[in-house]
Amino acid sequence: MREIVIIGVGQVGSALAAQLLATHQVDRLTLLDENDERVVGLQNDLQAGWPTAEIKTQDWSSLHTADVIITAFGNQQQLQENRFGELTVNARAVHQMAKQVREADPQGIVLNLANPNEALTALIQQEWLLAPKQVIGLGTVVDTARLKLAIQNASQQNVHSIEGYVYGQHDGNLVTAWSTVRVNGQTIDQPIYGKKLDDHELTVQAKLNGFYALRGLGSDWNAVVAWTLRVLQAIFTNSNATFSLAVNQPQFDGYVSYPVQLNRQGVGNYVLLPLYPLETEQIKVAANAIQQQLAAMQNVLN
Ligand SMILES: NC(=O)c1ccc[n+]([C@@H]2O[C@H](COP(=O)([O-])OP(=O)(O)OC[C@H]3O[C@@H](n4cnc5c(N)ncnc54)[C@H](O)[C@@H]3O)[C@@H](O)[C@H]2O)c1
Repeated sequence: MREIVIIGVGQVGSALAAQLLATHQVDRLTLLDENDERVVGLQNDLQAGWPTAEIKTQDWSSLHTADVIITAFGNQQQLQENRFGELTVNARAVHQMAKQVREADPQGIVLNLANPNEALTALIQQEWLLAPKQVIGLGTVVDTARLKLAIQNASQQNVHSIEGYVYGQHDGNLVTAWSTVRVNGQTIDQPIYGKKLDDHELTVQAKLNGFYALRGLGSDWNAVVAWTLRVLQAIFTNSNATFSLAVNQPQFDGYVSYPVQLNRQGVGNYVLLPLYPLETEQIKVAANAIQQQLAAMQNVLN
């Protein structure tokens, strides 16, 4: 039995719900949102598409038994106006739900998609009184995918032969750790079949991919949903696959995007790759910016 709760069924949450059903990745799905009509509307729409699916609505007690709780609440309008525009509204949402969540006593994993991703994931862990290992955010998973896509296009190599991670802060201080990047097992300071890649150009191309999605669609929800499905699969299959997620990383005194192995219990091993000293310093800068956002959110709640 794979039981999933989605809190916030706007563009991201509703697309995710449909994809979970379409790919048979959920056995019991609960939809929660402050907008009752939207939840009822989504349930009716999904149920017509998947008549045998078990879909519950507005049942907060489901948080106790859920294997994974996905947080996708927010306000897309405010995000479009400012990349950190949801800081106040999402901090209040986390606080507002805290009593109900604590009473439900979640036993599973919380996967946060909402923004600002790392800081909000930290706030969820604190406000909902959950273990750090239990609370993760999508972090720089999509940013890492964009980096690999740029390398794939520039090198004309298969994406599965490309390794590497973006660390740091989603939508903010991204740290592309070139020390971790390999194409067919070799570092990119070596030519790949005679072609030398330009790391600066690759960084720009990776960012442009996100820029075009936001400019054309106003959001990059398809990429988020696709990668959320892969993260969920790693959890449900206990695979220990590695993703650059928003996790509590004691080396950086709190939440930051960092590669970790994922399994049924949530965060498994941290993937401690030997980074260049400059990269470690850049991750510290990102962690500091995340801590400042967290402090700003805590101020809003005081
Ligand atoms: N991690 C990523 O890469 C990524 C990409 C796209 C969007 N996002 C984030 O995902 C979140 C959702 O985005 P979206 O486009 O679906 O937004 P949206 O505005 O379409 O939907 C947000 C939903 O959350 C609900 N909601 C708001 N406050 C709530 C509360 N207190 N309790 C219950 N429900 C509440 C709203 O009613 C709405 O249905 C945002 O924070 C957005 O920034 C993240």
